[in-house]
Amino acid sequence: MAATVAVDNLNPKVLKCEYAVRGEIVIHAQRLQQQLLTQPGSLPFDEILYCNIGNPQSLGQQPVTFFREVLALCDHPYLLQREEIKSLFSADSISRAKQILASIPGKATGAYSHSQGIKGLRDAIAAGITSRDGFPANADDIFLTDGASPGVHLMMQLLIRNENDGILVPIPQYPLYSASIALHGGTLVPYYLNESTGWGLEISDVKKQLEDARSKGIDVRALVVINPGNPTGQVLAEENQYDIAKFCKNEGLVLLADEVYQENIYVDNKKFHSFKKIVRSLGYSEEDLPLVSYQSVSKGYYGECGKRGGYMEITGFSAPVREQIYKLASVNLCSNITGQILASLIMNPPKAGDESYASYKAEKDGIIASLTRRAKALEDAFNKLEGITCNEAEGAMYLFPQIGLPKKAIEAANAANKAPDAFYALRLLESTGIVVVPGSGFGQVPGTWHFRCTILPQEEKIPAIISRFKVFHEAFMAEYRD
Ligand SMILES: Cc1ncc(COP(=O)(O)O)c(CN[C@@H]2CONC2=O)c1O
Repeated sequence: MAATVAVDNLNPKVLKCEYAVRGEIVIHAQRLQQQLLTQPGSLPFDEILYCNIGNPQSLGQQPVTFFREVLALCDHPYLLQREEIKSLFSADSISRAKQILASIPGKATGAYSHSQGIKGLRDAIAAGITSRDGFPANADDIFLTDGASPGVHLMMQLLIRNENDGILVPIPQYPLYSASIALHGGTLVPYYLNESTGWGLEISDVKKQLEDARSKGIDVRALVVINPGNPTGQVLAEENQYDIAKFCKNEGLVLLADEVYQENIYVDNKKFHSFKKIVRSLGYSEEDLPLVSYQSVSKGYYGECGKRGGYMEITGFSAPVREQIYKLASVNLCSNITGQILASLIMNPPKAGDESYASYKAEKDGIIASLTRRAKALEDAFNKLEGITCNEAEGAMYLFPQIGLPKKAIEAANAANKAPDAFYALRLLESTGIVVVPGSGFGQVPGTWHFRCTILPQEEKIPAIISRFKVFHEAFMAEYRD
């Protein structure tokens, strides 16, 4: 008998889960891309410009040479025996590769590792965290993961028992969180970021949401903070961070600190402070506050999304709970070794005096400077468009402008059975080939409409994107003017 798998007999948690970053707009874009291949000239544009996903290297960003030299040598150790290697790779890449291989049992990147990741790499990451924060980090607190995503799923799996367990999540949020909470059968407890204050968060608002959830019988387990923010691009003020840490301690919440954009800071008046540093600066010890800090090789100036590297640093959990976390990690055996090596490299890049330092720093500074220029150019362009207001992208990789849509446009969207910002994004795609993600995919204050656009297309393409956007937007607003 044929298997009777149908949508109506699948896990309802899967059906409830959504992930807009690769949702309907992107799927439609891929169809149009196929049409451009099979029917050139059939659309009013000649290429699709993917501004929907923080995937720098898919849009031309080059990987950092030092990181790739080390990865290549680790994956093919035979090269290290060849004399000519010295004319192809830097001395510090060669020595770093040797050092890493020596820390891998069997010197084999093709072997399973410890379920938390290779100890020598975790030592290097702990040293990098210690140097970044000025407070000690411990290799045993680090779990290397295939990007930050699996680490988020692991903590949701650990904390959520049923729909009465809630997780405080910022709105707008990166939809990994809403998707993971749905998949694990929990309840998302929203706290709204304040667009008028540059996406800051007011602890009083968070407390109100917490108390409201508790009054409904929800056991709120944790608070998620994304800093720098996705999709909102703000960098939290240090004072705000202290408030958040104190709030979580006072309310008995696990603090889940998503810090994957910690190297993406574009403004001089903000600095990245890890929540580990904030918590320790408050004098909180392990017993005071359970904290999970996430890092990834997908962002920063490295943008190595496809290598699937990252870690979660867990502190403030009891030994029996840590054993459960380890057990969960061990079910998947280990994360991929390339990602593990890369995670250790981004936390321990070349230092002044190393042979690769000058070229490494030039590559890093060049990428960050270009991202800064692109963010500013797009932000200024959006703010010049009728009905659009766009907060400054202080960090991360996105702009999240609000669009004041005319009533007629909203009526047309409703008639098409689409959220107004999804209607706008679809029309933008069909007119220009530009792919953005509707704000409804991230959550927003009811009655407001946004879209998220990355700052990632190569710099030479930004003027064309801006002019295409302008032409489309002016025509759209004219078509639906009240
Ligand atoms: C805030 C945040 N956390 C975690 C992740 C997961 O990254 P990795 O699993 O690759 O480490 C992303 C990815 N950013 C998505 C992917 O690209 N655009 C986005 O909004 C993210 O933006």
